[in-house]
Amino acid sequence: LRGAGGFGQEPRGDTTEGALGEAEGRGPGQGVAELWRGDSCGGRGEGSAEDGGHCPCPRGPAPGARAGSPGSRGGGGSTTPDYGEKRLPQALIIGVKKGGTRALLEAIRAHPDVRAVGTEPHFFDRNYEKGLEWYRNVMPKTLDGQITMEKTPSYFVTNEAPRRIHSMAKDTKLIVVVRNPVTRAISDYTQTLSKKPEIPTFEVLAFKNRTLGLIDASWSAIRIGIYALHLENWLQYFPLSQILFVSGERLITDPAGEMAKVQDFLGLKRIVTEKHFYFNKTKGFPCLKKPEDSSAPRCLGKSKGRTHPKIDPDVIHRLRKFYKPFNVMFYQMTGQDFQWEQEESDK
Ligand SMILES: Nc1ncnc2c1ncn2[C@@H]1O[C@H](COP(=O)(O)OS(=O)(=O)O)[C@@H](OP(=O)(O)O)[C@H]1O
Repeated sequence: LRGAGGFGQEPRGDTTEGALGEAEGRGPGQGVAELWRGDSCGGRGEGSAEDGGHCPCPRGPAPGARAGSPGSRGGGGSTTPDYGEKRLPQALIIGVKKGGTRALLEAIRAHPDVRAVGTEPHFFDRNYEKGLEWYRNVMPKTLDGQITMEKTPSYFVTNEAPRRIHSMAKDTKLIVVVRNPVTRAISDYTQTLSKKPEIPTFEVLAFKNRTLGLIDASWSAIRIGIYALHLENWLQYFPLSQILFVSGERLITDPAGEMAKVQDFLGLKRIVTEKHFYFNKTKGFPCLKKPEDSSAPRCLGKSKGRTHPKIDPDVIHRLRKFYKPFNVMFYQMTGQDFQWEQEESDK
């Protein structure tokens, strides 16, 4: 597979969400809590446009939570309790960019036995030289039995990430949210376009030579979607059984179903179920219902679920053809058929 592309390292620019490295100067650990408790909590039910996440409202203890007892949230969701200890993560959402990683993280952190960093730490790609103690400090405090998590979607395409994560803890559980690579590429482009409206069209960027139909696989929007290529790198370090592949499509159509798999994989009781979700017609996506404490329902922010530009159907067709062999290889490697070939439209 290496020979199929020979692609280089993922460029640093064009990131996903506000990263922890970009919120420096706040002191270790503080940045996360601050960002998470930003002042966008006016009951709008959404985070700010670019925070990528939910409204960072602090939450009180959930009814029935056994405060202080092992395995309980004991103080609730996103706030940082002043007890417990900071631990390195036991599970990571490593990708893929624009796959639905924020939706997954927000859903899993509704589980009382999961605590997660709100912002992307980018430790295994950009901040590795800061060391494991820096990384540990970024984490929320947990009680015994609680799982610490973070999500940084660029890990999946970072050559060094598997080795680095393996050297932190070889039993780290890895979660990858995958989405039809054609739609993912358009979503990625849409995000860049929202920040740099002057960039060329998707159709222009997608080709090295459009007349010859030569796809530009060095463009990160396209390269990230060659999942089989990246997965090969991870399988050098981790057995397949340690990696869970979540369908980004089903995370939207059946969030509770996907969350059942995630909880099983993490060895958690199935606590996040249908009851936690409702479909918000205005947003056009599932949102988290009013949590059991006093905070409001939460949809993801405006940077999630953007309207994609209309792409020339011929370009879509060519991209589908380009990805097909890689998708098939990915299905074979994972033993899962994500059925991207069967989709009629791309959004
Ligand atoms: N519940 C819910 N609400 C809103 N959006 C949802 C949800 N579930 C999945 N998605 C899809 O998530 C896409 C963004 O993916 P990521 O969160 O991985 O993006 S990022 O890489 O962190 O920037 C985002 O992509 P776009 O629609 O292209 O904006 C969504 O389609």
